[in-house]
Amino acid sequence: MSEVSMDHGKPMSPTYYIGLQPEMSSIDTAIDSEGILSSVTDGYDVLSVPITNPRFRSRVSRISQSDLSTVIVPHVAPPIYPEVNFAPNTTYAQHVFGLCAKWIELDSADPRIAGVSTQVLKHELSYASFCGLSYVIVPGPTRRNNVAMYAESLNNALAAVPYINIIVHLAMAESGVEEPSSSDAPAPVDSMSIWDIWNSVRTICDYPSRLSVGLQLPAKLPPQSVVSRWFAEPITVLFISAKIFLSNPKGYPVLSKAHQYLLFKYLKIKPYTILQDVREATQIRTSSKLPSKQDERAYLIYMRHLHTILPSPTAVEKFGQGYQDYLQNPLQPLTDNLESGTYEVFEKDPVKYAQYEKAIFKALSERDSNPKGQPIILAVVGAGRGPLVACSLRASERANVPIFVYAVEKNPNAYTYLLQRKELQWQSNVEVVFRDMRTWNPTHKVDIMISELLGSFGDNELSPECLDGVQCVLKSNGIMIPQSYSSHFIPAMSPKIFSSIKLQNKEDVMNTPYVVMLQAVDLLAPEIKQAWEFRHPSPYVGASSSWPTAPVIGGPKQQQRYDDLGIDCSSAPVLQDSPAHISNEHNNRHVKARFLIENRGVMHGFVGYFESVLYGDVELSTRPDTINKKSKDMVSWFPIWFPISTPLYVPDNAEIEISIWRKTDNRKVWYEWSVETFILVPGSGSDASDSMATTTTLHSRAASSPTKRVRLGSSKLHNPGGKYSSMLL
Ligand SMILES: C[S@@+](CC[C@H](N)C(=O)[O-])C[C@H]1O[C@@H](n2cnc3c(N)ncnc32)[C@H](O)[C@@H]1O
Repeated sequence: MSEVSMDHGKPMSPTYYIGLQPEMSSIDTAIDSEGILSSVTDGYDVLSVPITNPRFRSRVSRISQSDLSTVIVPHVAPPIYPEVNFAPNTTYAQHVFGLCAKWIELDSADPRIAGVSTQVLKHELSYASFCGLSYVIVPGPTRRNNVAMYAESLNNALAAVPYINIIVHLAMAESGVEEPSSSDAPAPVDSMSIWDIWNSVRTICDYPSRLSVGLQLPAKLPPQSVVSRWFAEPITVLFISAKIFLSNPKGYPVLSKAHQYLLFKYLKIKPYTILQDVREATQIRTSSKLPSKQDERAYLIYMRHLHTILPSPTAVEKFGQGYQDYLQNPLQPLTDNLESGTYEVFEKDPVKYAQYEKAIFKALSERDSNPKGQPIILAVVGAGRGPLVACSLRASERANVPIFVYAVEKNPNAYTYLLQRKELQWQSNVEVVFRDMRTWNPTHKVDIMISELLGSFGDNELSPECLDGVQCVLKSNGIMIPQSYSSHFIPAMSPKIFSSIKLQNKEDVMNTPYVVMLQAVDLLAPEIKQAWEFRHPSPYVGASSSWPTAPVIGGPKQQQRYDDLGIDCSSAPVLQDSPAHISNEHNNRHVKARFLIENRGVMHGFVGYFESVLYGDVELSTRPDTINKKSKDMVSWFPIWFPISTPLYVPDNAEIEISIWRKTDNRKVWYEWSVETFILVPGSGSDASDSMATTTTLHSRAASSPTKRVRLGSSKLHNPGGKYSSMLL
């Protein structure tokens, strides 16, 4: 079952905005609207302008020294209007990002300096808001130990000025030495430390939707793990100093390949970049104190050029345009009847059907023909609008093997459409059956049974139960396509998905998995792990000769629905509930998997994928690490997100243990999950908090010495008893 259901409009072509942050020296006199507009017409889309000018700084410091209270008490503070860099003008407000004064110290250990700084910030935000600006860029915290103070100050200012958004200007990572060269060398760079500070600010502040990051692109890029961490955060703008550009053989400024790659990735998700230090870099590059405007424009021209050579979006990106991080409830195609438009979306995925056709072709080619040249009997169970019937007929023609196809569908509208297709296209090669597959009793047993009942987590749309119910009509040597499917998972961080789920403000929002095309997400572990697998035909289902003793869950009730619709469904017996029919225990599953976490982060949930063996070596995968090998460009399924209600912070060298259960009570199927976190501490001896858990870590650094596994925290058990579940009846 394809999970992606969307109403597809034409994707809008992205627009990119390049801004300029002029050097301070060039704007120590007030910028008028003409000045701003001329920059914009010079080719820039945005200008980032300091809100106040240096005279304001002198005045604040003069007042601070003489009588701080005049600044601290807002209504006594001097009006700052005469010392701002621009006047209100609605024409250019949308082109200006306000820059907050660089000299304020919101995180100062001196409460008086911190207090004055907060006042200045409030004045600036308030004036920017008055002028109609949407964003103000605020310098990030400088003291690791005073982050709470900094965050409180931002919170205070955001509360005081209601409509403005703050962009916190941050470096991507500490700069410095990568690794210690000797024991007395400086401590190695902690590449996650700045993200860690930001994480605290974001967590402490009460206005997540009005707070984002302005990230400084460094000359030397940090490790990939740091870059992907930032991409899970709300970045509004990337600052690029012209000083990090290289010169090409003709002397024009260019970015290194690594920077280009990062920028391509960034521009796929965010449109804003702001160039800084353009004049200074141009002076150095041209060895001229007074470079021409044309020389300065070389950086802008290069950036525009990069936009024209952006790699084209992948099939999945094109398909999911506009649906990034958008939460959808998983479809329930057994309980609900899908709309034609939903089927149409699935049918747009050429890869899935090509793989099915390949698998059917292979199965037909390898199958001995039936005695007396009888056609091979195929059944497409859950036929929808018939694309797999069409695949089967094409495969039969290519393999030169005659077939007869049953198309079984329980959705009355899809059934009607299947009848039309039979009449117009398929004729006598196909018999269309309106029935729940679990109660179907065909005239002929089936050689090859084909289904597509898969959800984003493989079994989450009840494929195991549906196929168990129809397995009895398969010949004892029959083939089922798919032959198997498995579920896979990995812990992940996504402040964005966490707050979107929370914002729904409904009961049980954290007990439900969501289908979502992931974008602002960082996978926390280096490896995705398999949870479990289902194989078909199932060894747990009664032998095919003993039909109808196979477990048939919900058959009679489903049949009743058809009777209510006044539809005569073949002459199959309506099965009676009996203990032999209702046990579904063999489809319960449980797994506990341990994930090694090298770089600290915050776990907000885990991501689920699936893989499926259709037949032989023909497979499907949604796992990012195997999709290209198994079913490149397949778009039918977005991943599934299992949330946790309280984010769990995990330090470096930690472990996350996820327990997940697939449960059934014979009426419904559901998942329950919980998470535990541990820190690995080098040293021997057992650990009081988890005496069973002393282990030897996989971490390279501590590989030889035993480590204590100290429990850090755990989540609650999510969805106990299956409040959120899929009905079998
Ligand atoms: C998306 S689908 C796949 C449809 C089609 N095979 C395709 O690839 O587009 C699953 C289909 O199975 C049908 N289905 C689900 N459970 C069923 C059951 N127990 N008996 C009959 N049809 C079922 C649903 O109505 C839906 O049409």
